[in-house]
Amino acid sequence: MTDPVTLDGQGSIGDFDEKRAEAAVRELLLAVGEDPDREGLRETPGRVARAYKEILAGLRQAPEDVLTTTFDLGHDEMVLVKDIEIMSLCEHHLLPFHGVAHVGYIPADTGKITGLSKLARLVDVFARRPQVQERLTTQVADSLMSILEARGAIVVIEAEHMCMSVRGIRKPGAKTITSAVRGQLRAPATRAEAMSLIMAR
Ligand SMILES: Nc1nc2c(ncn2[C@@H]2O[C@H](COP(=O)(O)OP(=O)(O)OP(=O)(O)O)[C@@H](O)[C@H]2O)c(=O)[nH]1
Ligand SMILES: [Zn+2]
Repeated sequence: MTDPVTLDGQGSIGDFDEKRAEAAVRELLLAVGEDPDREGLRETPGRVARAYKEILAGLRQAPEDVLTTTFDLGHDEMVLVKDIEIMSLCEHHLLPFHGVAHVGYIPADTGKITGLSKLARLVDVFARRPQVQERLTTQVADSLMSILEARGAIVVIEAEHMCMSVRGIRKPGAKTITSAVRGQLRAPATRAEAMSLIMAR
């Protein structure tokens, strides 16, 4: 058993129970009137269980485990990685939402900087959980502030929710944009600079 990760406001969690997930998918197939033993569906519960294990892998990862590599570059101005593709699972319908995240921070006075790929890894840790877009956005910003001791952070996420496209209101193409801005990036001029870099195509 892996060490349970304590999730902010989401309790703590143990191992992924593949057998249980498989049984649940089989039950769902029965509930919709399908025959889980017919040729095409026989392997489906196992496949779906493995797919969820992968899509929800962030439940067993902690942000401090990915923001590990730090360099002392003495760079004390904004670092921004934009257009990081994200795929997450809306916790209301367990349907995907996908889009891009833009992540920026102003390093600590000490010039403590992380690897650029680690910013994308951080987004993934939180995206690969049952989520709402607002919480995903704030968790990334708050991690940059607490783990990197950043002086400022900005996270903007633009995403399309399948629960709004393929069912219910059925509005494909509608984008939801959320932002979280912390510390020195809240100052109007710095915030405006970050937003213009994010919006530039
Ligand atoms: N704020 C927020 N809402 C979300 C997110 N993902 C899905 N939702 C919304 O969650 C709401 C759930 O509303 P309910 O009325 O309980 O569920 P529902 O009957 O399936 O709602 P409809 O989608 O309107 O048919 C819906 O309005 C969804 O659009 C998210 O990331 N953030
Ligand atoms: Zn939803």
